[in-house]
Amino acid sequence: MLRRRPRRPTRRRKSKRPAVDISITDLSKHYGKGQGRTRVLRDISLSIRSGEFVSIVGTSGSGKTTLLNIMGGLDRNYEGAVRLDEHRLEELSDKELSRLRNRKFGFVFQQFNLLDHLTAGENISLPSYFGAKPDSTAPGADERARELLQKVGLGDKTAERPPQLSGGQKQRVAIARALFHQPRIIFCDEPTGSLDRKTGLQIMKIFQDLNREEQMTLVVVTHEEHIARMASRIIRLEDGVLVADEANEPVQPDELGVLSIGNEGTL
Ligand SMILES: Nc1ncnc2c1ncn2[C@@H]1O[C@H](COP(=O)(O)OP(=O)(O)OP(=O)(O)O)[C@@H](O)[C@H]1O
Repeated sequence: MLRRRPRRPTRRRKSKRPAVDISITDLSKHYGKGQGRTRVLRDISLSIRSGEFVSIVGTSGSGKTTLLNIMGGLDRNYEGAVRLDEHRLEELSDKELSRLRNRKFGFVFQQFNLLDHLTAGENISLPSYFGAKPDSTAPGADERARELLQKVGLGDKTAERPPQLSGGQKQRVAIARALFHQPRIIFCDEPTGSLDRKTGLQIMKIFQDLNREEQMTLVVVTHEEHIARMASRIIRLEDGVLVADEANEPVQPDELGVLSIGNEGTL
């Protein structure tokens, strides 16, 4: 007779990065008051798990930026619930929300938002002077800024100022800045909107590599279909309504005709 071996107690493996789990329940958003009050997001519910690469796509005015800003804790004027881990964002004070945002989120915008009078390295290490994390003191910060520039293929541009950089290079600096505090999730609003097609794909390749190699969670708003198709999940908005939320086989830049991405970074 076969005897069953006694079961070994299963050991829970500790994951290196705690799971980010943004969940949104019945989210609506209005602008204006009285007669002029218009609803720009309607009853949106969704969750984003740790390590996902999500694009949010839709025509102009469909509510993409509004949704991203609410998820990223930049806009707290809405109805519904937004959670990150155990935190309900609407229950946090402004100070708690801004601390959470500084520690856990990175942001990349269409217009780069770099300070022209600072060098690339200084633009990246600047957040350390506001003490978002106790370990990011200024001396180590310069070294970290250099490492991050190396990572995005701009190791030789530490001392250059934004006016001396191309659009794609500026966006790489902005990505390095977003990575400075080791965020668990990066929100990007039209990160390729000011770039030509090839440069835009190079930037998306950096995001794909960050997602694949470091399991970084990424949420990218775009109105460009070919950019959206580089993510592994596509959320589609129409007039503030979530009309599709589907898994996607991510397109690689070389499939879109960009064979050499010219990224000498370590990603
Ligand atoms: N501050 C505001 N006050 C009033 N209405 C606003 C404001 N910001 C956005 N809207 C309106 O909300 C709707 C959604 O705007 P949102 O910027 O989220 O759309 P979007 O999909 O990101 O558009 P785009 O691709 O053009 O950036 C639009 O109709 C816009 O006019």
